[in-house]
Amino acid sequence: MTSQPNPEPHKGFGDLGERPWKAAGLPAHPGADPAAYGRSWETLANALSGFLDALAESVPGRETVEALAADLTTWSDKLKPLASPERDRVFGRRTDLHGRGQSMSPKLVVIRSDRDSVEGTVHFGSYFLGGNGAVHGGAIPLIFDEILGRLANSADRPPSRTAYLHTDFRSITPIGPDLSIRAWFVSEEGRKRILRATIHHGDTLCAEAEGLFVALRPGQP
Ligand SMILES: CCCCCCCCCCCCCCCC(=O)SCCNC(=O)CCNC(=O)[C@H](O)C(C)(C)COP(=O)(O)OP(=O)(O)OC[C@H]1O[C@@H](n2cnc3c(N)ncnc32)[C@H](O)[C@@H]1OP(=O)(O)O
Repeated sequence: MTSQPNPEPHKGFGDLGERPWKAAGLPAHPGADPAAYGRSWETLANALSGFLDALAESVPGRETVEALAADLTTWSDKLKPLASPERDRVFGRRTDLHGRGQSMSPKLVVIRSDRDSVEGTVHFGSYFLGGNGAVHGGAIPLIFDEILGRLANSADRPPSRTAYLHTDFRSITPIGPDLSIRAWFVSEEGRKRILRATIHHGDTLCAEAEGLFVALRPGQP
């Protein structure tokens, strides 16, 4: 598989002209601004996740499938002209909301956090099913990267990226119940930050991970 480098990974405003959202009365940089949409973006993200779970669980009739495909296409067509540079987007950038207002990974609900650790819950809906009631083995590193990455970059630390993420699957991670998730710093030396995390269902350890996060040098994307 070949991939082309993105020529403008963090495209700025210079070539945008008039920003379409201004007409809708939104602030200049709506992305991470809680004032832009208030709770309505969270409602949308929850609806999207709920939809994906419902779709994954359902066996609809052919007519329903065709109607749904048509509805989704209508919405894609409405949204495409509103495409905006990464830094202005809302999806995944609402750090004031549990789940960051996105549906790509399961919602992380933070219960307690400090400079070096975080605890919360995570719930995998049917969208994340691997098989036989167990979460897909790719979705578990996804939530580990989320919690470790957020902790690694917290408390005014300079931004870092995941260099490695090692996951051990200790027992199945069940679809459905709220699971406990915890992450903490192991060490922080120079640019290198090593962190670990666990997911438990009750007293059962489902999975654990270790990640190395390396602080970016100036100019690194
Ligand atoms: C305002 C609103 C914003 C909202 C926004 C919200 C965002 C809310 C966040 C969401 C949370 C998600 C967070 C996801 C975080 C990602 O998932 S990032 C995406 C996945 N990761 C990547 O794409 C990284 C790709 N790799 C790279 O870019 C580069 O390899 C790296 C990681 C920057 C390191 O490259 P480098 O700077 O050239 O590092 P280098 O000098 O070679 O190595 C530095 C040290 O690290 C060690 N090292 C490097 N790689 C490794 C490795 N794989 N194994 C072992 N050691 C290593 C080296 O040996 C070296 O050690 P020393 O010799 O110093 O002891």
